[in-house]
Amino acid sequence: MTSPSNSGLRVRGLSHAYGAKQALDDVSFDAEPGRFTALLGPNGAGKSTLFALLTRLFSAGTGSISVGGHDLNRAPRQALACMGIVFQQPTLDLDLTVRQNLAYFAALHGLSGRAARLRIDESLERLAMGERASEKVRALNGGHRRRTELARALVHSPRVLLCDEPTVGLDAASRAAIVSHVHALAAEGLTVLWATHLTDEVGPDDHLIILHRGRILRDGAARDITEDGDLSGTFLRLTDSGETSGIAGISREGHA
Ligand SMILES: Nc1ncnc2c1ncn2[C@@H]1O[C@H](COP(=O)(O)OP(=O)(O)OP(=O)(O)O)[C@@H](O)[C@H]1O
Repeated sequence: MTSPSNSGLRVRGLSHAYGAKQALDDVSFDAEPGRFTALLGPNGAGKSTLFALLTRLFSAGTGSISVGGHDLNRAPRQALACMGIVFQQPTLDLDLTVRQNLAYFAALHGLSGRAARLRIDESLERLAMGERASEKVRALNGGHRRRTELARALVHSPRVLLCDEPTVGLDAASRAAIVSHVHALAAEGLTVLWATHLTDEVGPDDHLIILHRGRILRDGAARDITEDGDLSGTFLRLTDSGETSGIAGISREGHA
């Protein structure tokens, strides 16, 4: 059984080094159901390393990760089944239709027949992609391709959606549409962890984690972290100054 308090994503004491390079240093945070959690960090902050650990591409040397109440090390199959993932690099098959891309993924998750069709339709509708189900991915613009990947990530009804900078390379309108869709998914109860280096993708009501040089500088409500109503300025000040500690004194949600 999973209690509501641990049904999202829980990370404790996570570290990772590439040789002598410490990419993540004792990272702990929670991402909760029904909330859009933005993981904001400049290039090299450690976002992709964190995602590689969350998705088990790398195994964690130290620390623990729990997804939907399942420990990623002890119960990897259950933990991974709770996750939907959109990686930074697109992974769609361009010569298949939107629906075929989702159907293939549904089959990998053991869904077939009517159940698969229903889940595919529902996932596409949630991303306003239902009308494009029969189009080849190659014919879609960048924004619609990313929406297809998001729909695909939802096809097995995950509890936790991980997105690693999914708006990179998109124009402003496509970015805004995707950010808005994913906020709506969070509002429906999904746990969302959204990595980005763009402050305009973070809303004042979002949960915000600022990562820099492998360490968490801030963790709390975006509106509480933002100084003078200017998140972009706050982010620049924090990361330009090279602050790597000093969480005390500002909003930080407690960890068990
Ligand atoms: N394979 C590797 N070998 C050595 N160092 C690495 C390797 N991969 C990443 N790093 C270093 O680890 C740190 C974290 O990198 P990571 O890619 O996780 O950051 P990021 O926040 O995802 O950055 P970006 O936004 O540029 O993708 C950086 O200093 C990077 O140079």
